Formats: sequence, structure tokens, C-alpha cells
Amino acid sequence: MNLYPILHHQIITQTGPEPNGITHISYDSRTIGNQGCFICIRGEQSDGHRFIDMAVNQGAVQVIGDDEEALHEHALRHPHVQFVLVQEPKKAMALYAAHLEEDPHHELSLIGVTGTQGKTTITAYVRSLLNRSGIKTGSIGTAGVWDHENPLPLPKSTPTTPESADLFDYLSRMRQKQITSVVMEATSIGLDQDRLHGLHFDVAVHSNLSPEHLDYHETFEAYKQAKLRLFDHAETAVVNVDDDGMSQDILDAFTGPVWTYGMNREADVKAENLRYTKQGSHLDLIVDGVSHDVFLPVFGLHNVYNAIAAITVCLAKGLGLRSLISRLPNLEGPPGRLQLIPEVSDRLMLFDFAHTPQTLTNLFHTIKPLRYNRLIVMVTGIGIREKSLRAPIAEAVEGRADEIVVTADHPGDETAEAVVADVMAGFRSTKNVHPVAYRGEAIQKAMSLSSEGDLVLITGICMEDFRIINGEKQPYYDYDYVRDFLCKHPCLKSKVASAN
Ligand SMILES: CC(=O)N[C@H]1[C@@H](OP(=O)(O)OP(=O)(O)OC[C@H]2O[C@@H](n3ccc(=O)[nH]c3=O)[C@H](O)[C@@H]2O)O[C@H](CO)[C@@H](O)[C@@H]1O[C@H](C)C(=O)N[C@@H](C)C(=O)N[C@H](CCC(=O)O)C(=O)O
Ligand SMILES: Nc1ncnc2c1ncn2[C@@H]1O[C@H](COP(=O)(O)OP(=O)(O)OP(=O)(O)O)[C@@H](O)[C@H]1O
Repeated sequence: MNLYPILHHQIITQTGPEPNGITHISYDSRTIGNQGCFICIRGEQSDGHRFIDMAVNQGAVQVIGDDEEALHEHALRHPHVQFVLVQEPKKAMALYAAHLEEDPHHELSLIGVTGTQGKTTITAYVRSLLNRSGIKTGSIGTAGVWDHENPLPLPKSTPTTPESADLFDYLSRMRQKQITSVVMEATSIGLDQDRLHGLHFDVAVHSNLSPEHLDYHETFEAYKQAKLRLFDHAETAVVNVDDDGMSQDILDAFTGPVWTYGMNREADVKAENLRYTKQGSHLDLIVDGVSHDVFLPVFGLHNVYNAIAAITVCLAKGLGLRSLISRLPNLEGPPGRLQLIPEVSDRLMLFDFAHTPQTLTNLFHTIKPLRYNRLIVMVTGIGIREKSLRAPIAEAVEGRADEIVVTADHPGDETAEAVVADVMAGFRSTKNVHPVAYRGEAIQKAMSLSSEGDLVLITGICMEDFRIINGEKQPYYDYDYVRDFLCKHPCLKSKVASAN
């Protein structure tokens, strides 16, 4: 295979025999097999060039890197392997991956979401609205890889924005399923590391910007510049005008069509007159000077912003406002971001990932405008995290709820009881505090402590599909315990849910 047209100007030199077909590429020697191409990446912990021998022993017949000396030295040892010296291995990897997967991105409409907070939520909202509008849409980000219906059971190499070799594989799978749009989170680290190299986005979305990941980017300016890179490769920009962090930078530099959204300043899509109910948020949505009374099944001001961002994306993609508004009551968010449990009808039950003293404090602030009788909160100590973080969880929640249930997430090498005891030690008074070692039972305890009109707030990190116990992932589903409780106590269930 002639690599020059594929890797363009990336190639500096190449030595060794041209391989007889490449079946896959990988940046990890541990996953290379026969007829593979190994891309050497200089990482934070180590340098991929150190693993060339391992990759070749496992079947790599082509090696791409940027360390001339290392490639030369290994070429002498492995004359049957082709060695390619390139300018930037990460960019070369993206170009090569796109080629091997037959350029799936050319047949997909891509939407990139960036910003400090809200990426996962906006991504889920956009996916939900587009699918409900009949546009088959997948998503990629912290919540995993989803096709138009379900999460796909694929391993994650990074928390949010995948390495390009994985990303093009996911895009190819989407294309095979006749998906036409993909919405993905574009993190500052992913953009900085060229994980999205070669992609062109129909819409780039901005949520907000505040200092984060400065250990990686070193300065706030570098962090912002990394995020702004998304807009260099986008057709249309969707910008939160209320954000002072980077909205002006985008508005100043972007040359294509721009759609603005917000609540405080003039915007193409503006929300006003926000009212919270037990089911979600009502607001006036103003588009083209016309106000529409809109209902969103979301909680918290920030999620209203995230929802307007998603609505603006859909408008930018040409969807009609009227039909879009009709789909909003069924908007679906990602798991664990003030996620409503709709099956519980006579009280409000929300799940949120908050699991640190700070995020719990923020959560209490967010739920303040909601109306409820009593507040029942479940908090968790985390076994696989530092012990010293557990007692402060108690301090963050003490005095802020009518009933508190304490449990353990990912007990790890400890017993759940020991983790719970560490949290309990942080309470000045344990009146109305209920320790329950097993998370599923703790959820049921919180539900049993609640009455009609109460708010049940379930927090912690075991909201996916597993718990880590003694180093092993064991299947675990919150919903099993919610459903089981509802079966035994049908009075909590909504009439609609029980009829189905
Ligand atoms: C800082 C960072 O981006 N780290 C990523 C990076 O790891 P690294 O630089 O430490 O890699 P390394 O261990 O030094 O290894 C260098 C190279 O040698 C290879 N290697 C290593 C060992 C071996 O035996 N054989 C081998 O080939 C590695 O696969 C790698 O290609 O490359 C790895 C392989 O792709 C990633 O898994 C890893 O993400 C780690 C898990 C991570 O936590 N990344 C975070 C910081 C991140 O990217 N986060 C953002 C979200 C940020 C946000 O929330 O906004 C994201 O987009 O996910
Ligand atoms: N638009 C927003 N403005 C401010 N805070 C927000 C916004 N959206 C979400 N948050 C806060 O950030 C938390 C994480 O939300 P989300 O997962 O959607 O963001 P993210 O950008 O994907 O962050 P991460 O990369 O850490 O997952 C939420 O629980 C909420 O507390």
C-alpha cells in the first residue's frame, strides 16, 4: 500500500518492505495482532517507541513513529518490517485510521460539543432530539458510545474523547447501522492531542469556559485555545452568549454561520421566565422574536442551558421549530445528571453523579428552587478512592436533608461496611442518618423513608452497570432495585408507567 497519498505531508522517510496488506492499526503494542501497523506515541508515562519489539513480536509488519534513531535501530533488528518516520504520529494515526475504515466521516453529519461543563448532557440531548425527529443519531463521549438506540459495549481508552484509531472504528460501526448523524464530545485534551484530526463538523457547540485541566494545559489561555480548535473545523457555530469564558473569542474569529443561545443577553434562541415544577422546567422560548411556551423534563438552571444549546443545534441543522417543541417533553438526558426517574409519580426521584463534598454542595444549591415537602438524600463513600475524602461527605450533607442514607460505591479491597463507617464518622449527630452497606438496599431504604411530595435524591458513582469489588467489576444496576421497590409498593408508580 502506498502510504504517501494517505498520510500526505506527514511522511519524512520510509524503510523496509511494503507490507502485504494492513488489517488494523494500534497505538498500543498489547493490542497488536498479525498484519498490524503499530503507531508509536510519546505519552505522559512512557514512550510508544519502547514497545516496538513487543509489537513486532505480536505480528506488527509496519511501524510508524517520529523518533528517527529508535526507528533506525529497530529497522536493523526487524528487516521484514516497514518503518515510517512521520512528522506527527497522532495526525498520521488519524489519517491512516480514516483510510482503513474507508472514511466513514464523509458519510456522517458530525456535531462536536466543547466547553468546561455540560458536554455530556448537551451530547445526550442532541442525540435524543435528533433521533426523535427521525434522524438516526449516535453519540460518543463520557457516557460511552451509543448508536441511535443503545449504548454499545466497547472498551474505552480515554474517559471522553477517544483516540482517533478508536474513533474511526466507532464511526464505521455507526455507518454500518445506517446512522446519519453523530454527536460527540470534544475535550480540550482530545483536541490538543489531535484525536479529532481530519474531522469536519457540521456544527460545533460551545457550552461555557472556566479554569479546568490546568495541570495539563498549564495556562487558562492554552486551555481556551485548545477548545477553540474545534471551531477551526466547523461549518456552523452554536454559541452560549452568556458565557464570558470564550463566547466572544468564537464570535470574533468564526467566519461561518453562527447561532447564539442564552438567557441573559440577546440571542437567536433565548429562554425567559423559567418555572420549575415536579416534572421539570417550563419556560418561554424566544426564536425570531416569537415566544413559545415550552416544557422540558430537566432540572437545574444549567440543564436548561444545555437543553437550549441542543434545541439551537437542531434549528441550525434545519429542523422545524414547531415539531421540535412537540418533542421536548420526551427529551432524554445522560444517566446520572439530575436524571429523573419517571416511573415514580407521586414524589420526585432524581439520580446525580455528585460524590465529592463540592459537587454535593453544588447539588444542594441546584435543587433549591425545586418544590418538595421533605428531602431524602443518599450519599456514598467510595472504596477505591482516598479514605480522607469520606468524612467530608458527611460534613457536606449534614443538616441539609430530613433523612440521610449512607452507603458505599465500589468498595474495592475494603468491606462496604468499613467504607460506610468512615463516612458515618464525619457526622456530628447521626439522628436521621441511616447506614446501609449495599447500594441497592440503600436506594430502597431512601425510597421507603419518603412520602408523597418528597424529593428523593440518589447520588454516587455506581450508576453505570458495575461495582468494583476486590479489583473485579461485578454487574450492578440501580434500576433493578428501583423497579423491585416499585413492584412491592405500586402506590409510588405513575399510572402511565404501570399501565405499560
Ligand atoms: C494524559 C492523557 O491523555 N493520557 C492518555 C495517554 O496516556 P499516556 O500519555 O499516559 O500514555 P503512556 O502510558 O505514556 O503510553 C504511551 C504510549 O505507549 C503505548 N504503550 C504503553 C504500554 C505498553 O505496554 N505498550 C504500549 O504500546 C500506549 O498505548 C501509548 O500509546 O494515552 C492513552 C492511550 O490512548 C490514554 O488512555 C490516556 O488517557 C488516560 C486514560 C486519561 O485519563 N486521559 C485523560 C487525561 C483525558 O484524555 N481526558 C479527557 C477528558 C478531559 C475532560 O474531562 O474534559 C478525554 O478526552 O478523555
Ligand atoms: N451548562 C452547564 N453550566 C454549568 N454547569 C454545568 C452545566 N452542565 C452541567 N454542569 C455541571 O457539570 C456536571 C457534569 O455535567 P456534564 O457531564 O454534562 O458535563 P461535562 O462537560 O461532560 O463534564 P465531564 O467531562 O466532567 O463529564 C453536572 O452534574 C453539573 O453539576
